[in-house]
Amino acid sequence: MTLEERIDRSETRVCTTVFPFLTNHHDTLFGGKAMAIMDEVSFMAATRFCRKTLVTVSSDRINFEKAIPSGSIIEAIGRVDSIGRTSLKVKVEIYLEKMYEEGRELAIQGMFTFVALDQNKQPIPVLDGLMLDNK
Ligand SMILES: CC(=O)SCCNC(=O)CCNC(=O)[C@H](O)C(C)(C)COP(=O)(O)OP(=O)(O)OC[C@H]1O[C@@H](n2cnc3c(N)ncnc32)[C@H](O)[C@@H]1OP(=O)(O)O
Repeated sequence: MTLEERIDRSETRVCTTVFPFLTNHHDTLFGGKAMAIMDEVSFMAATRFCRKTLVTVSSDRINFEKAIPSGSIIEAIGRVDSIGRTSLKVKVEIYLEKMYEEGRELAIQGMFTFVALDQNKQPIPVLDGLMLDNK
C-alpha cells in the first residue's frame, strides 16, 4: 500500500444530528462540543492511519465559519494531512446539512496534531513498521 492509499483508507467520517444536548443559548452547536467531535474524528483517522498509541498534542486555528442550528445534520471528516517523525497532523472539516434541503456547506475546519507513544509514553516514529510501497 502507498502512503496516499493509507491516507485514503484511514479517512474517517462521523455524522450526527445536532440535538439540544449539543447546543448553546443561541440554539446552535456549542463550539466546545464541535471541538470534541473534531478531536475524536481526527484521533480515529490518525489511529487508523498508523495503528499506534496516540495523544493529542495540539489543535491549530479552528475556524467557525458558519453557525450550525439545532436540528441540523453534521458530518465531520478527518484526513491525515502531513506526517512528521513522531507526530502527524489531521485536517478536520465539519459540514452542515439542513434536514429537509439538498446540499451541504463547510461550517467549521481545523487541524489536530497527534504524537505516537510507546509503552513508556515516549514519542516513537509514526511510520515505523507500516510496510509502505514507494509507488
Ligand atoms: C487521545 C487523547 O485524548 S490524549 C489526551 C490529551 N493529550 C495529552 O495528554 C498529551 C500530553 N502531552 C504529552 O504527553 C507530551 O507533550 C508529548 C508526549 C505528546 C510530547 O512530548 P514532547 O516532550 O513535546 O515530545 P517531543 O519534543 O519529542 O515532540 C514530539 C513530537 O511532537 C511535536 N510537538 C510537540 N509539541 C507540539 C505542539 N505544541 N504542537 C505541534 N507539535 C508538537 C514535535 O514537533 C515532535 O514532532 P516530530 O517528531 O514529528 O518532529
